Amino acid sequence: MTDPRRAGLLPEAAEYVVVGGGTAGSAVAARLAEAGHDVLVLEAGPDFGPQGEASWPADFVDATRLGRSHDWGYDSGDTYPWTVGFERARAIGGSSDVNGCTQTWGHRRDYDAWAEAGLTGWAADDLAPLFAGGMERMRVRQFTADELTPWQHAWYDAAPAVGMPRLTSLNDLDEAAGFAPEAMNIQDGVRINASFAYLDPVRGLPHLRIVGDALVDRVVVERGVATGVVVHHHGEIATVRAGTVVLAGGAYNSPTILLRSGIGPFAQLAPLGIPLVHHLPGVGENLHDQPFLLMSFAGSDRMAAEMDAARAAGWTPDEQAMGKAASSLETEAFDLHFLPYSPTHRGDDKRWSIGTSALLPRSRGFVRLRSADPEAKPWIDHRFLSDAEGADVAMLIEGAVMLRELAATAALSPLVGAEIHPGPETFARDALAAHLYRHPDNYWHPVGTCRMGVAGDPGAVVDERARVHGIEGLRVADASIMPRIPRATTAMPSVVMGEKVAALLLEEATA
Ligand SMILES: Cc1cc2nc3c(=O)[nH]c(=O)nc-3n(C[C@H](O)[C@H](O)[C@H](O)COP(=O)(O)OP(=O)(O)OC[C@H]3O[C@@H](n4cnc5c(N)ncnc54)[C@H](O)[C@@H]3O)c2cc1C
Repeated sequence: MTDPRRAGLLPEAAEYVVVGGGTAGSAVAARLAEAGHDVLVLEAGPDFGPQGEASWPADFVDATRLGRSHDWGYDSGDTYPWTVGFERARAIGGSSDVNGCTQTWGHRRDYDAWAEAGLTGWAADDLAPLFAGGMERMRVRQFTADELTPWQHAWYDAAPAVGMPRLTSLNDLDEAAGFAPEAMNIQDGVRINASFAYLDPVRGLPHLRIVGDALVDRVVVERGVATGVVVHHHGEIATVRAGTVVLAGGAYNSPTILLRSGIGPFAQLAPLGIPLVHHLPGVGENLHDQPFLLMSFAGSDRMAAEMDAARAAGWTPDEQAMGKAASSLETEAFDLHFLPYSPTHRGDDKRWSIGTSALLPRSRGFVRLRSADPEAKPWIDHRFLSDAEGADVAMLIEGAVMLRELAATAALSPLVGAEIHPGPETFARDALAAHLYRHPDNYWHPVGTCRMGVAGDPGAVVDERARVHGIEGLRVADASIMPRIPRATTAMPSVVMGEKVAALLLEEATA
């Protein structure tokens, strides 16, 4: 007889309900289950089962390129003259199913600054063991220079020309500028997502239940205590009771769940007919991501021949190496990334590219509800490059200037060819600035919409134990709680958000 609990049916209650089985959610759920707790994961997208199941979409498993299927379908709408995609995977494993598999940590100053703002336990030295544990669990491997494809190798070799030494790793928390092969969660060409890494080892435990296609509408709050969630599952709407609710819906969706629960700025909830449960003005605010510029080149016959030969000989992923550099605005460490990108499956003018990103953006946007319907897409406005000082655009321009300098070196120019995007018409600073304002782009690293902050901080949503201010029994554990983005890609920092919140919950459970 089929055990209804293993058949994916919705249970009535659980000690911990984790909303979202994504990057951070998988880590929280697994750590709690490993410690013997009763855990229910409610994931809006499908649960494809363990690694190796045929139901896993090919684009999620293939680590040579970014995945695209099972997306929430968010974008910038008509905010800009062109549409910026805000891709987020809707499936067990979350955005770790589709991402570029680059695992970076940032710099010591990123996390020490959180601790200096009163967030005890979040300094770099506190988090370093969790980063190390996350890397091991996600099966991250440091690539070596001799594994780089010719396109990646060319930039890595040339990097010292613009003051970036060649490094063996990007993840020394004290290191500043440098170019290095990436550390990546890829094994035998397979993207090791958070579901494979964290959930698979605990799937057999009777006290862990994972329910896919379970869209959480809102948290039920009774007399200031979260007691469960309302979930849409196969056409039914049900309430599941919870000892503790942990939201892990990611930076776009955790705030929308809070808002639909009546937790957020009163003025936004009233027009949507959502009864106020707790006025918390910071919910959905402080949205930020690192603005990005993709630069493309004409390439060369030699580079094409070398890449074709590399492809014929084996495996040629789109991304593999990365540079860190400092703009003139940065005094502590670095604030720019350089990301060579060579999609071998594309024949278009993006074939030979390198991106630069401004890692410490000052612009802040927001996520707001358009409707109380949980399937309605939220209003997402990053307000890219909107900071009053113009620092974000200045950082990005300096990144582009450094890359142009590098592309013009004797070693690189015969290989990469002429710049075709954004092209010679943007060689003047003002023209490039105008281009960037017209065509803002993101690095797929939204954070900050349920930001951590101490009691009394008016914009804070959760405290340093990830407890939602003013509500008992409710935590948030994902990229949304980062107060300011680390100068990193955000997958491993998101894993660490999950690991840290699990550690806090376990500490309290045994106290
Ligand atoms: C295309 C792309 C490329 C990227 N490349 C890289 C990279 O190379 N390196 C890197 O470090 N970072 C990269 N990132 C960013 C990184 O993947 C994210 O920062 C990280 O995965 C965020 O983790 P999270 O747990 O906050 O959210 P997610 O992993 O997105 O998890 C959120 C989960 O919650 C579920 N959910 C949401 N709402 C609900 C609801 N109402 N009910 C139930 N479930 C819900 C979602 O379906 C999802 O499974 C990339 C991201 C994208 C999209």
